[in-house]
Amino acid sequence: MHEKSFESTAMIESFLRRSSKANRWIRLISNAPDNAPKASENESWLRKLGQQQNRRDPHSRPQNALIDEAVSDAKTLSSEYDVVSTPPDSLYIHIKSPLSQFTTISHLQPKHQRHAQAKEFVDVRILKCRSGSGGNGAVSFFRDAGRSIGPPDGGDGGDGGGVYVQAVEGLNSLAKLKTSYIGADGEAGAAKQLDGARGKDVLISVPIGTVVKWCMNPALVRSAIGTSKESVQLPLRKVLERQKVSLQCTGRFEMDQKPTHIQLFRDSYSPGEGWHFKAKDKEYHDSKDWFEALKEKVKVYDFETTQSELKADRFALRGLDLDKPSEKPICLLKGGKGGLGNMHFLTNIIRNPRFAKIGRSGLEQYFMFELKSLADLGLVGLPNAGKSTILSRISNARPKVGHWEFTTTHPSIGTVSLGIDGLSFTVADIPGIIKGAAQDKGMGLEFLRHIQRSKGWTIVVSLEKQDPLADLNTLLNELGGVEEVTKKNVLVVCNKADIDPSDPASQNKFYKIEDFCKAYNWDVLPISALNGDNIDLLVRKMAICAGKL
Ligand SMILES: Nc1nc2c(ncn2[C@@H]2O[C@H](COP(=O)(O)OP(=O)(O)OP(=O)(O)O)[C@@H](O)[C@H]2O)c(=O)[nH]1
Repeated sequence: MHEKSFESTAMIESFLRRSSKANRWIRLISNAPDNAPKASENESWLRKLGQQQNRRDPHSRPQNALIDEAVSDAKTLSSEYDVVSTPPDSLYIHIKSPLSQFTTISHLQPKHQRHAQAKEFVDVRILKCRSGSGGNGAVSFFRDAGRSIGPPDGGDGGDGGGVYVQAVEGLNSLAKLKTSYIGADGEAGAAKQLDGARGKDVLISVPIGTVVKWCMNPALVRSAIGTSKESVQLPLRKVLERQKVSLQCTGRFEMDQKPTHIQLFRDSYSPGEGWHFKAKDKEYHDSKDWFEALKEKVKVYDFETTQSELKADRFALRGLDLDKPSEKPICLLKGGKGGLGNMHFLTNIIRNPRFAKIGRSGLEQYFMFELKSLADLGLVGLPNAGKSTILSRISNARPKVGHWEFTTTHPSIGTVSLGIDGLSFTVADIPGIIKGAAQDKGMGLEFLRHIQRSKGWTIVVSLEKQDPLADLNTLLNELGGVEEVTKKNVLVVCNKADIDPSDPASQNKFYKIEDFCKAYNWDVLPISALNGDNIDLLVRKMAICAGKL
C-alpha cells in the first residue's frame, strides 16, 4: 500500500507526472496532507466526461477466436488466411485461417505416439499465460474522534501484473519453461486514500531464435478435432488444415485489407458497469436517477480505458520473432487497470458514495513458443544417408551416428570453420525425412522449423541406395516441391561414393542425379563422409550455399 501523504511539492509533482489520466483531476496543493479530490473537482471531471459522450466511437462487440466447421474447399486450404467480408462499421478485419497455424501437432498427439525426443531438447511448447486483474477501488469514509462519518476516502485498486517475454543468451531449449505464467492481481485500494499495490509481473526467459505465436486453447482444439468427422480418416495435419479459426484483426484497411495483428478481447465489464456496493445494493442504486446519471458520465472514462486496452491487447498474426537478445522484456499480456475508489465520486448530490469501481480483468491466452535454430545451413535427407557423419566430419558437433534409421532424434548444430579470416558458418542436422513425412510418418516435418531460417539447404542422398534419384524426388515432394525448395540455395550431396566406385552402375546413379540438378541450376557433389573424400570441396560448396562465400 502506498500512502498518498505528500511531504514536498516535488513529490506531488512527480506523483502527478506518474499518475494516470484517471487521476488528472487531483489538485496540485503544496503541503496538502489530503489527496482526496473535492466535490467541486469531481463535478468538473464528471461534467467534462459528460460533454465527451457524443464524441465516442461506436464500440464494436468483442468476438473471441472461434473454430469453425471443416471447410472442404480445397482452394482455400493452402492460403495462410482468407479475409472474409468485414461489416462496414467494424473496426476489425475479419479473417479465417487454418487451425494448423495456431497449434502444434506434437502437442495434440497422445503421449505414447509422440516422437522420442531427448528430454533436454524441447523445441515447441504451448503455455497458458494470464495477466493479473486490477484491484477494486475501496469504499471507505474518513473517521476521527469528532465525526462518525466523514468524506469518502477510498483509494484506487492497483493495476494487475503483466506477462513479459525476453530472449536471453545462454539458453538452448524450451524444456525448462513452466506450463503456465500468471501475473499477480493488483491489490484492492484501502481507507485513507491508499492505493492498492500493483500486481507482480512475470517474465518468461527464452533462447534466442524463439518465435512466440498466439495459439488456440489446446482444450478447444482437442474438442474440435474430436468432434470432426474427418479426424478418423485423415492425418492430423490435414484435419488441422481443414478446420478454420475465425479471428478479428487490425491492420491495413485499404483495398488489400491486410491483417497484421490479432485483436484480443478482455472478459470485463462494459462501459458504465463494473461497480461494487457497500450497505445499499446494486438494485437500490440502479433505481436512483443520480446514479444513472453518474454511470452515463463514467461510461466515457471506462470507454477510454477499454480503448487503451484494445490498443495494448494485440498480437502479431505472424508471431514475435526473438532472433536477437531482447533489449528489454516485451509485454505479451498487460494487466488489468485498478478500479477507482469512492473518493472520486463525491459530488454535491452524492455526499456518501457507498460504491466504487471494480478493477478491470486481466487476459488469459495461450501462446506457442517455437525454437527455430539460427543455423546458416540445413542438412536434409532420408534416414541413414550420412548427414550426421558429414556434420561430425566438418564441424565441432558430435551427433549420434548409427547404421539404423532415425539415429538422429533431435537437431544438432555444428560450427564449420573455413580457416580464412576467421570465417565460419553453422549447420543444422535434423532427423531423417521419409515418404509420408508431410502426413506425420517417421519423425514428421516438425523439425523443419530448425532449417526454415537457413539461407541454404544441403540435400544428402546415399549412393548406396538402389535408386538415389527416386530418393531425391521423395525428399523434394515432402519438402513441398521443387518450387518451395528453390526458395533456398540448394546443394545436392551424393554420399557413400566409396561403395563400388568403379562399378559403372554406381557411377550411373550419380550422373542421373547430376542431370536432374542441372535442370534447376543446383550444384551437386559426390563425397565419402566416411573416408573424407571431397570433404574440403564440400566445405567450400556448403559455405557458398550458406551465402558465406
Ligand atoms: N560406406 C559409407 N558409409 C557411410 C558414409 N557416411 C555414413 N555412413 C554410414 O551410414 C550410416 C548412417 O549414417 P548417419 O550419419 O547416422 O546417417 P543419418 O543420415 O544421420 O541418419 P539418421 O540419423 O537416420 O537421419 C552409418 O552406419 C555410417 O557409418 C560413407 O560415406 N560411406
